[in-house]
Amino acid sequence: MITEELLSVIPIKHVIGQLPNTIKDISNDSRSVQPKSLFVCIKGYTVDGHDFAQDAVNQGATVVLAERPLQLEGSVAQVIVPDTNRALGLISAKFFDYPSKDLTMIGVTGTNGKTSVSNIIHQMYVGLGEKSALSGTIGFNLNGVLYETANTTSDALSTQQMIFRAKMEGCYSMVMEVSSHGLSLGRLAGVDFDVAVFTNLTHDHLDFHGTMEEYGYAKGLLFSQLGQDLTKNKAAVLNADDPWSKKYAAMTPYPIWTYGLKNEANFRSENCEYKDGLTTFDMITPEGRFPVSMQLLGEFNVYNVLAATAVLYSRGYPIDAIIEQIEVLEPVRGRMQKIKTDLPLHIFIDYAHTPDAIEKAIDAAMPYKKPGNKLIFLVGTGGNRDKSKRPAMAEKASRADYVVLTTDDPRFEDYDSITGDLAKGMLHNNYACIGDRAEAVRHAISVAEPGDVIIFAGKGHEDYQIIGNKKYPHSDAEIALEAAKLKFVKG
Ligand SMILES: CC(=O)N[C@H]1[C@@H](OP(=O)(O)OP(=O)(O)OC[C@H]2O[C@@H](n3ccc(=O)[nH]c3=O)[C@H](O)[C@@H]2O)O[C@H](CO)[C@@H](O)[C@@H]1O[C@H](C)C(=O)N[C@@H](C)C(=O)N[C@H](CCC(=O)O)C(=O)O
Ligand SMILES: Nc1ncnc2c1ncn2[C@@H]1O[C@H](COP(=O)(O)OP(=O)(O)OP(=O)(O)O)[C@@H](O)[C@H]1O
Repeated sequence: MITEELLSVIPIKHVIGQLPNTIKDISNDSRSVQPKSLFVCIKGYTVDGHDFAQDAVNQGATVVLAERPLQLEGSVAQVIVPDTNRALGLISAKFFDYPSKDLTMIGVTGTNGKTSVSNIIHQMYVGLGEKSALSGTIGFNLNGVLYETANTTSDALSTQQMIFRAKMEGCYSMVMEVSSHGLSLGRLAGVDFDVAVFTNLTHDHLDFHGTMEEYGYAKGLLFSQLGQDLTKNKAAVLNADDPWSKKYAAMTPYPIWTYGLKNEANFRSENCEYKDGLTTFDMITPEGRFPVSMQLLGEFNVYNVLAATAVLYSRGYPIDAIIEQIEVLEPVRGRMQKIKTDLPLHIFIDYAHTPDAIEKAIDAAMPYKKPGNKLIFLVGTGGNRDKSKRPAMAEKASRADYVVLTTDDPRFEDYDSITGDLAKGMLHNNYACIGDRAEAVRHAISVAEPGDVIIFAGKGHEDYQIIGNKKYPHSDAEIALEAAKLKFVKG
């Protein structure tokens, strides 16, 4: 791309050296710089990209975008800007020629349910015969191939790259999980969303946002990002049972579609029943009442499916075609996923790591618990992240007959500090604190008896644990099944 054209979209303080005529690539990571590319120095939390500018030049970068002049050796021009993070968003969108304009872009935000709702919308699009891409916590899914992502919402450059790849692969739509971090840190700059979806807002991430008020407003940025061009066919899909929805409705001029179980809404459900591994309910829609049966478990998934239905309906798909898709939805990986096993236990793998999600996960498992059996709940939380939610998580977990308090990604924090904070919220004494997660999983199995229900929460689809700054292989399901076979299968 012509360098001047690329740089025309950002405010520049001054340029040092001679700019090359063209730029072949953009990078914000010195480890993946291509020759003749532009390197953007981003100040991170742990490291500062400015410190890697020389590495980038050694790798072949011909332009460095920085917030201050740097001492660099080699043939390189420096472009000094007030805010490199902001500049990265703007030039990334320009470099890939604003690819989101050519796709139907769906953004899903909320404390819990982003992965689930995005995945359900994606499955529905594919089932309806549309090529669709999906990005979020589980990765970037492009035509069935899953690429790893570092974050729920990737940095601005990766975001634009993913949308561009989806466009080049001929995708019709792209469904994106939108985190509050992503919105606050400008990772979504230049993404032209067509539908913005809100699941719910409950306690999480207060280490980053400070207060629930700030956290809520960060989520609201997605709705203002829909823009003001009323010639466009856009919409917001809001949870009628969450008080924040009223505020988000006021942040956009586009049509609002609501869903919920309690309050008046465009999409509602009645007569929900959970049995024999199926969830059944009547869906009340603008076109009448429809009986629905699905494999996804729990009331929270009724909310998630109602949200996804509202999205597809707002895009003009007929309600009966959408309901056909609900009937064939596959469970979302690691979200109240029941492990198929002949062992005499009901084992669920779940990703709950907030107080609200724990409550919802326990609700979803309750129909499996028969009189005389126990519900065992194992829950861990991450080290060096929001500590204030820990007692509230354990308080919710106390509904289980036996609770195992452990860690998910302890990072640099001591096991005892994490499990000790959790224990402060326990409402009964039937619990154990075991920081080593593998040992904690084995302990949960050791106290189980035939017929018991066990939920392993907090790791979901993840097949690793982050201890210190290293990733170690870890699978709750594998460890649990191995321990349960030893215990329950004789000989
Ligand atoms: C605290 C935080 O948000 N950190 C994010 C941050 O990392 P960081 O500040 O440590 O800095 P860095 O990105 O590693 O380094 C700064 C710059 O130097 C560059 N660099 C670095 C090393 C090197 O050798 N060469 C080099 O050029 C990097 O490419 C980067 O441009 O920038 C990285 C790249 O964008 C993110 O992956 C990383 O997210 C970490 C993994 C993270 O855990 N973030 C959490 C808090 C987060 O964002 N979570 C949300 C919400 C999830 C949810 O809803 O539950 C999410 O969207 O994931
Ligand atoms: N609509 C919902 N309301 C409340 N809890 C939910 C909802 N959907 C899912 N959950 C619970 O929250 C957990 C996480 O779900 P999911 O991964 O879909 O949320 P998320 O918002 O993507 O979270 P994260 O960003 O941390 O990945 C699930 O395993 C389940 O226990």
